[in-house]
Amino acid sequence: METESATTSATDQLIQEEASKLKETLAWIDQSLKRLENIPREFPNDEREPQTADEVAAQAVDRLRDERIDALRRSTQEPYFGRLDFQTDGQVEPEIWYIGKRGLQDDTDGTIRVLDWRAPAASIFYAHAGQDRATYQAPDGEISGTVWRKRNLAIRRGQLERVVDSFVRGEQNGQVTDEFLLYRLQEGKDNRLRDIVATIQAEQDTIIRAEKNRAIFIQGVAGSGKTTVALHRLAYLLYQHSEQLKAEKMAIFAPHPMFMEYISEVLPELGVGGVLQTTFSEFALRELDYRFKLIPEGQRVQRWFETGMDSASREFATIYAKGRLAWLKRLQQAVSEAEQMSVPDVTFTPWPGVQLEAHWIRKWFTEDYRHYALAVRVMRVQARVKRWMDMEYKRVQAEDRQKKLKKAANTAYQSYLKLWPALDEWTMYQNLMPEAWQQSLSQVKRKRGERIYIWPEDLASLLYLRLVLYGVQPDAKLQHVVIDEAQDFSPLQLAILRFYCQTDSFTILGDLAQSIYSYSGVQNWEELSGLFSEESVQNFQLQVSYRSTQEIVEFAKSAIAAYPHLPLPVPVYRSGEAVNLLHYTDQTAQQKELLKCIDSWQSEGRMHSIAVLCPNEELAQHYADLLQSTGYKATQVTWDQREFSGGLSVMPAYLAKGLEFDAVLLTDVSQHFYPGNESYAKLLYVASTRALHRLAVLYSEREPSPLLSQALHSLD
Ligand SMILES: Nc1ncnc2c1ncn2[C@@H]1O[C@H](COP(=O)(O)OP(=O)(O)OP(=O)(O)O)[C@@H](O)[C@H]1O
Repeated sequence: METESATTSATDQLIQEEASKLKETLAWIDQSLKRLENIPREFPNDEREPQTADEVAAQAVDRLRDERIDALRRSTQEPYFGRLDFQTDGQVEPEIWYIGKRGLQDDTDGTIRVLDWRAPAASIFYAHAGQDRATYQAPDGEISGTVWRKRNLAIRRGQLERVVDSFVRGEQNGQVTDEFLLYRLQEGKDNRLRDIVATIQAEQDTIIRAEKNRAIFIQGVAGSGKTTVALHRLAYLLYQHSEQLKAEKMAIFAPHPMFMEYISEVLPELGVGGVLQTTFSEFALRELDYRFKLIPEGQRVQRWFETGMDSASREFATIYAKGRLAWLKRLQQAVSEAEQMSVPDVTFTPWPGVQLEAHWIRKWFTEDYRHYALAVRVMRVQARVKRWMDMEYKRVQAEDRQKKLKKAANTAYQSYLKLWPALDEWTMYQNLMPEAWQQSLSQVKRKRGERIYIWPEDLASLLYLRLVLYGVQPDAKLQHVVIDEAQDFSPLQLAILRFYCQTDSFTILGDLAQSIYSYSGVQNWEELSGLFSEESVQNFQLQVSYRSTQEIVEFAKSAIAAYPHLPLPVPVYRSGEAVNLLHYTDQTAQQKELLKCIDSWQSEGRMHSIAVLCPNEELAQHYADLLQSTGYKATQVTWDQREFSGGLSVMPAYLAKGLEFDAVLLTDVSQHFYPGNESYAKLLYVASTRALHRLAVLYSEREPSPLLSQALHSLD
């Protein structure tokens, strides 16, 4: 065990004090668990729903107890990670608060044993920057007081591993908080993102605790914790607004399915289940009742990267245009035209002598049912016409005449319905498509009954049309939406999601320096923020990169240094090994260097996840084959992959966006694959910032990428 303190005896005392507190807490957890587990259930857990008020109440009591048991069980490994000694103004002495992932209360006497990290008072722990005085926002108003001590504790598997006092009132306090953070950052990681409750930084905490109904925009450099912060914000919102918010009504939009798996552990670790984690495509396909099927995008993405990321080319310019708000205007116009044409200008005559005039039917449509979505309106008006007809023939007295009339009337009604234009998103979409774009619609032939193939960029428009036709179904409404990698989101996609959320409650995060899909995403945040009311938008910036060592961040910075408008990362002071710049003269030499490097990382034993990032899929295949044939257990990751297994992976650099690895090796960093322009600079930046601890770059000696010039220069 390690500790930091002024003297050894003080250190020993510190450890003893905390070790015995931990022992006492674990014993209390154990006892509480035994007691709660032995209480018989009020409403036995059978398959039956509760029938009476008493049974409902009994079930609620059981559920509450189950939640307590769950919190206690989950706390046995690490009941808390922080301690704050705080004296509220007016109190005679400070209270000692232990802060943990889950709040624990002794239900026999009401004592709070562990304060939940999301509780208002815990905000002092995160926001504290060495000052004596602090305040927090309690439900009944602001509470002020004096901070006597802030202590960080590392407990693993029930064992105390480290104690660090980052602040003691009246003592000389250094930057120990940073040391504790570094200790955490240096730890090994597996193939999943983890929670950071023990070391949330003040600037991250402000975002996590921002107001509920705000549209929060976070521009954060690579590795600044954007994804992590957004997930913690969800957990915070659910805790703070448990009466109003439901996890099932919250959604995270991830850039691709593999990313969803990568982040899948964080919310359960924070005690949150049931949040919808999806991609825009998956969400839209579901909302469109799986009427459509996506054309696999892998080849097109590859074309984008191999043909110079040219957004002016016809193919990519069309995709870009289909995501803009100008296109939404065209969709809106088409809808209003469809609306004008919806009611046939024809008097309905079910049988001679009886008429329902067209202007009445139009009035029902434009006035009585105007609040309904278009297709629903049509159905309602048609049903009313039918009701009117039924009433009319009920008035006809003679029974035999009625029968004849009924038949004739039904035929007339069916013919009348045919005069109403069919409303269907796919037909409308095809009809409104400008001539020049017709080619951009799927040309895939399909068999009868097969789903319609479309490109992903057509999904937002189709979903818009569906919403206009049928409205948002009540069970699809959302209370809070998180959009990760938002720089790749189109304004149209966001505009569509806005329909699903009744409020401006969005958390939108991204990094403009990582916008490598500029044909679909945004150039600046204003393109997206304009979709919300001005008062609700709140902008945040995260500049410190926590993921990578200082050396790696400096290298990544050098790749984008020529483009001063791009936000640059500030490294957290964590020094590691120098970036390994390895030149090759030919493919054989490159392969040799690659194997040597992987070998040395694997033999270190600490590099659990290693990625070989290549310029394209073909090269990824080549290196995966090479590694496998040499006896390495390497996984090749492809565009449609849903699983992320860690270990040794090989993939095109663009697929690694959002992920992280202990060690990263970049292959083929040559003028050919990484020419000196902004798009490739961003790609190199994304690729290199995936590395936590080690980065190696294989570059062509004869034709190195111009993006390396600053890094190579510093070697001289
Ligand atoms: N306060 C913190 N304490 C400990 N680790 C942190 C903290 N903030 C971020 N990290 C770590 O930094 C890494 C990057 O976090 P995350 O993936 O959320 O960043 P990001 O900004 O979304 O990255 P990118 O844009 O590059 O994908 C993760 O390993 C995360 O655990």
